[in-house]
Amino acid sequence: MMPKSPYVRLFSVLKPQLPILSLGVIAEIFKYISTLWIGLLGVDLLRMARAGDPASLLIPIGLSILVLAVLRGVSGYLSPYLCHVGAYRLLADLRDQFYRTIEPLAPAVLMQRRTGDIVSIAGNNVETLELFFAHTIAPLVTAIVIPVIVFISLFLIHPMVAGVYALLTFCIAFLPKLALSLNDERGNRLRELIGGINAFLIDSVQGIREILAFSRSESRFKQVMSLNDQYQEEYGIYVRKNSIITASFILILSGGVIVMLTISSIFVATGELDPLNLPIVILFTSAGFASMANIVEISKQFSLTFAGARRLYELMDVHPTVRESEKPVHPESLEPSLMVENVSFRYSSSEPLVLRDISFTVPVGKTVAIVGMTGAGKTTISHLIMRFWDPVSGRIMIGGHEISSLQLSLLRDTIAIVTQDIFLLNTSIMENIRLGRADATDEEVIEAAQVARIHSFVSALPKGYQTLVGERGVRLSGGERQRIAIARAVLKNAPILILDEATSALDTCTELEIREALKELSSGRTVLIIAHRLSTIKHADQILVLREGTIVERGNHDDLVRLNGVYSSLIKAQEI
Ligand SMILES: Nc1ncnc2c1ncn2[C@@H]1O[C@H](COP(=O)(O)OP(=O)(O)OP(=O)(O)O)[C@@H](O)[C@H]1O
Repeated sequence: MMPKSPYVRLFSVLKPQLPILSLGVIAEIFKYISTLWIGLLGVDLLRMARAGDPASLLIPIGLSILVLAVLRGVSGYLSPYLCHVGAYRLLADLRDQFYRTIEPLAPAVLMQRRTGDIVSIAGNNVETLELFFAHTIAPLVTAIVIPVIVFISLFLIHPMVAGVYALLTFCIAFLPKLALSLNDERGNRLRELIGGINAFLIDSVQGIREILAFSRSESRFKQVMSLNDQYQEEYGIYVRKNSIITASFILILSGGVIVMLTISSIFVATGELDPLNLPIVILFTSAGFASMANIVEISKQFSLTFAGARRLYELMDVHPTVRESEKPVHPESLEPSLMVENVSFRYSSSEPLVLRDISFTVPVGKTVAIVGMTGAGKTTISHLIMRFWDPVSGRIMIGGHEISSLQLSLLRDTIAIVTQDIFLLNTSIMENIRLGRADATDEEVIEAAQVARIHSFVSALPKGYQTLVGERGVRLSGGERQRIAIARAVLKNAPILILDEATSALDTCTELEIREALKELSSGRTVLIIAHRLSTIKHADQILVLREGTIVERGNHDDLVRLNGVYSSLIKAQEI
């Protein structure tokens, strides 16, 4: 099925806020109607004065004008208020929908996109839709309803006057379309450029250490200036084209009022029109044009707004590479045994296989280690077990169930993983460890920290467990971050444990301590260790040696040393 255009989709999300937005629209229309009404009452006063009617009628008409003026003020307040309340609720819904949709895309799809670009879509692009929800819907409906009322009223006064008004209205109605077609492509380009600038800036801030260390500040600065220049140039063209719309509108508007006045005056002169209808024609025509002025003004932003919506929906429409099973199995208990059977995998169809026909099992409570040269595919195996990606062929089973048939949450609850690339949230140490299990008490967090040998370090900090770790944990050393990650895994207490280079950032002394702790943690659990340091996996029940995506040797430490192959040469290399 063809995806719907962003315009249609923006209208379709309005539904939940339709009542409040409709009230906003009614208030906006009433504002115009009350203006017309006041004008009509004013003309009535003139007519009565001319006919010499009794002055007693002045009071009720004067009071009506007063009441209408107050109501006009109230509707002038209510219309933007209600539209903004509706708009901000819709933006909140949209953000919620956005995060829910992109969650299953992680990390397979999101890793291919720049963070700044995603931030720009979730932030700026969603925010610009406020213009559509709060400032477009009410003016759009008003710009249709009021000209129709004006046309009917003018038609009752004189059909020819109404005809000329309809012609002018038609020309004005064409302007929003012109605004969109003049800048449609440019809107996309501007959104892309701003996404690119955001991505570049975020990249520069995150990589500031490397940029300074390699004296790249000047060249990064030049790059950002060049992106900025491109943006300014495009924006200049965008503004120039929009000015054409403003100029056309002013031309039609001023010319239109003069034309209407001239035509009406001619009819007055020929006696076809009562002179008292002249102010009515001018009043109605001006109100009709004014009701369209907002939409013409806003239409200049349409290309940017719709480009934002297009980019938002483009990301939301990406099919997750890993999908939740439609009919997941719900085993009463899941035996923590792991089986990888003939698994092959590539990160994208244009890339070569990074894993070829991998098979191994990790029985309940046993430890299997994967070793191999860098880039051999060790971490990729852990990605597949966690279902961050799915294999191209072959299958992975836990407790006899294919992992694709299990609920993702069950699968991920069954496994605790400590990766080489540890991400700490910018919050306290306590909360970072608690990520392992949301309902853990402070005491349980501290116990986990003790097992991970981080407790004494944390306790010595002035704010202890409430110390903030900084963005991405920058205030902690690599080894400290790694121990926090281990504490998280301890707290999670999952039956399957994946340790991917889990002790790589530790000094030899701490590593020995941690190894003891991990041994304690591993007992009774099914463990998969991915390691560079062979000293950490000597005691594994089975060791798999991976080279270029294929298992080339398997056995325990002694078997592999005796084999005198790849493993034994790795051992020798590390002894040096
Ligand atoms: N997200 C990705 N997209 C494309 N290719 C990737 C991605 N992640 C890893 N690769 C490639 O897949 C191959 C295996 O990578 P993997 O990280 O599994 O190796 P590894 O054995 O764990 O290496 P190391 O010991 O250096 O961590 C490498 O060639 C790597 O470049």
